[in-house]
Amino acid sequence: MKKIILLGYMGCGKSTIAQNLSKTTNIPFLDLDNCIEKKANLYIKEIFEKYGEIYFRKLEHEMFVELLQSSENSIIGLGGGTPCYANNHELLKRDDVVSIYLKASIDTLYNRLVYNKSKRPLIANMDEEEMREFIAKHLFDRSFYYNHAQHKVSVDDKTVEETVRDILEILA
Ligand SMILES: Nc1ncnc2c1ncn2[C@@H]1O[C@H](COP(=O)(O)OP(=O)(O)O)[C@@H](O)[C@H]1O
Ligand SMILES: O=C(O)C1=C[C@@H](OP(=O)(O)O)[C@@H](O)[C@H](O)C1
Ligand SMILES: [Mg+2]
Repeated sequence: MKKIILLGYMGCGKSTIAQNLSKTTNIPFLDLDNCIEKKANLYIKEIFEKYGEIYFRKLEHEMFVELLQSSENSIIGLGGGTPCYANNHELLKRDDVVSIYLKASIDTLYNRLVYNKSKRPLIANMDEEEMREFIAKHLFDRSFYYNHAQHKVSVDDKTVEETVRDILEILA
């Protein structure tokens, strides 16, 4: 059974696109962050505040491995940092996985995140200028890991429906 894995930087649309792709395909959808929140009974922000990022990365790795172990077909939306820790990027190459990098430009990410940062502890307290600078550097550092995906879809200037269509072409 195949897992369809969506990855990419915060705000590229992993959670939104995974949910919409699920509606179109009738394949169940799981958001890695939601699964972690349910298991820990805490919001991501609270896990960062109470236990720190390193502990979050441990939970994230364990949950990613757990989701991959199930025999069900599923669409999995990762967190933005998932491929960049604990050698998770190596799991993107597995035969039972279709991994897709939703690639967005700095401008797209900035425009989507500037009003949607409060639940994202890495950027929640940044002012606008600081955030733009951070996204640019961080995206550059993380691209190495994102580029381990089997497929890449550019999401700039596309509607949700257009991105879903591009993914369906990959899956066809
Ligand atoms: N074309 C689009 N595709 C995906 N998300 C979009 C699009 N246009 C606007 N958005 C918004 O951008 C945000 C993307 O956030 P989210 O899906 O949580 O991304 P991620 O899970 O990658 O961090 C959402 O608020 C969504 O409504
Ligand atoms: O990029 C990251 O390191 C993170 C991205 C978040 O997920 P989204 O990419 O869905 O916002 C969430 O996992 C956590 O706040 C850390
Ligand atoms: Mg998400």
